[in-house]
Amino acid sequence: MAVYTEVGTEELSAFLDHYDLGDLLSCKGIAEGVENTNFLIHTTAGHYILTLYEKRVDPADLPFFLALMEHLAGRGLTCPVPVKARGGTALGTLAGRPAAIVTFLDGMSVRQPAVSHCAEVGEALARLHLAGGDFALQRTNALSVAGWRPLAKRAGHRADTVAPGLAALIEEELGVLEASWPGGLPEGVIHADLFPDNVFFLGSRLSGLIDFYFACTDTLAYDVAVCLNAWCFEPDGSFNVTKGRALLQRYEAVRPLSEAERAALPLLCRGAALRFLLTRLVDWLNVPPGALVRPKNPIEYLKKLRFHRYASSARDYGLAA
Ligand SMILES: Nc1ncnc2c1ncn2[C@@H]1O[C@H](COP(=O)(O)OP(=O)(O)OP(=O)(O)O)[C@@H](O)[C@H]1O
Ligand SMILES: N[C@@H](CCO)C(=O)O
Repeated sequence: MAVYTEVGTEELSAFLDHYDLGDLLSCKGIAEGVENTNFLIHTTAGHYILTLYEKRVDPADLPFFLALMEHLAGRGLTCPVPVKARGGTALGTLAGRPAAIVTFLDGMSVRQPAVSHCAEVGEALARLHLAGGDFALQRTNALSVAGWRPLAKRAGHRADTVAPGLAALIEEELGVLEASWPGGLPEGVIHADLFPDNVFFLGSRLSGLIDFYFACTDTLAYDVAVCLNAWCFEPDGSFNVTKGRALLQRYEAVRPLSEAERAALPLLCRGAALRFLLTRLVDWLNVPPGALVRPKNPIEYLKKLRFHRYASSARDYGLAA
């Protein structure tokens, strides 16, 4: 469930009066997603997604996210486009929350990505990186290496209740990654959360990318590392090098990686795995009483992290020498 804030029909109709979207025909809460409240709204003008931004999103970041979607769509990327109210702004307030309406994208996410899906996502990620090249706004990645120790502190020794020895392993990883986190690699706009649930397909072709609410300015190859983690492991925890190769080859067909980016890939993957292990761990250990949202399993990322600890070069991810 991800309807944290209920909205009455009258309140919604009054909100829609600020837009050129015709009359409201229906509004349904969307169960998927854990961060924000999402509704599918149907008006006489078509279908749209209404998002009410919940407490984990800093309202100061919303202009970045909304302008980014508009920018990327303007560069030909299929992503939601914020709809502007008659006053010219896309960001409004509804039920006491910051709120925006974006265009509806056709398609469905895949639960078990095949090699062909990994290839499609590699290409789309590279296109996103190129399209973001001239985006004027900046946003620091709060969940990069400097943000991981504070998360580890929040988990503390309770990490060991999830897996014996986990607190020590995290401490060791933090030491390695803080000392050797790659700097000086090409930077730009990254999605930072391009997981299978944020990518839509129509048949076998990728039809759109959603959920830009972790997007930020950071190392482009780190985004590749996030995708290798999210798309190329099997349910048993093993890395599927055929999927990795497909993702990387199609990425490189659009944006070739430099030697330095290739060399950094194992460390970037290790950092990305730690990032999702830590955020999942903190959520897992802090489920509010009565919460309806089930936290995601941190152990999945512990297994992935173990793989990256033994990876020695980009070849382990499927890149040719
Ligand atoms: N533009 C869109 N077009 C069609 N469906 C959408 C769109 N945006 C969101 N959705 C639907 O709403 C669901 C939740 O969206 P989203 O992933 O942005 O939510 P969230 O709360 O930020 O979730 P999380 O960060 O956990 O992925 C999606 O899985 C999708 O079904
Ligand atoms: N993609 C994240 C959730 C936040 O969007 C995860 O799977 O841990």
